[in-house]
Amino acid sequence: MKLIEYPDAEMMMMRLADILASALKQTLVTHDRASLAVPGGTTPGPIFDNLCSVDLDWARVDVLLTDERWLPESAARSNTALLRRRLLVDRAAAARLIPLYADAPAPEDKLPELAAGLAPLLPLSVVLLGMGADMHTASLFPGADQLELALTGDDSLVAMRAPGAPEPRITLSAAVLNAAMARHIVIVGAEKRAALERASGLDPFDAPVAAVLKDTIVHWAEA
Ligand SMILES: O=C1O[C@H](COP(=O)(O)O)[C@@H](O)[C@H](O)[C@H]1O
Repeated sequence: MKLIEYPDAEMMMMRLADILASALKQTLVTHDRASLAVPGGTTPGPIFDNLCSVDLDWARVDVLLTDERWLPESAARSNTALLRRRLLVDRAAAARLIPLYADAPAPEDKLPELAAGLAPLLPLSVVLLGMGADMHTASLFPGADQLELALTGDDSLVAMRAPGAPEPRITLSAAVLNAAMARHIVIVGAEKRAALERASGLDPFDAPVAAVLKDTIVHWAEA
């Protein structure tokens, strides 16, 4: 893993938008389409605000989440709703959203359908991940019921329930995240920096982010 420190979070979010846009443009030189997987949660909104207005051929870009909370888009915690509000607007409105949620009581009900939508995109071009202070990334949570499958299995998508997550989740597996052509993690604040440094010496079953650190660029700024 390589860590880049920024003087402030605003600058980091702008720079990350540039980095993601450049990687997508580069992919589109040699491929018909490019894919971008992004986190939900509270951190990435300002990156989306910068990225959505970038001049690139968004009609050839597939956008998806690294993980989703099993909630309808009308819910405040829906990561898809965040994407629609802050990334899939302006020029980026031309991108195609690959859903990680469909209307059904549980993620297991829709896993095959959602995995079929994801399959043509693999390997992903660019992945941006977030991380919680508990060292979860995507929805690979410590103590989650399907963590072993998500860390060691071949499935692209895994349904997940975890003590640290208030609702069921669906997540890209470590196999999919690690196969991506480029991988970045964005974190803000001293607590997450300390957690990340701790995680790099731990087993992924205790610190799931450790499963995706190889060849990953971590971007960090003070809160
Ligand atoms: O629940 C989630 O949490 C992580 C971290 O979120 P943050 O609010 O601490 O930035 C996020 O990366 C993930 O995509 C999301 O579903």
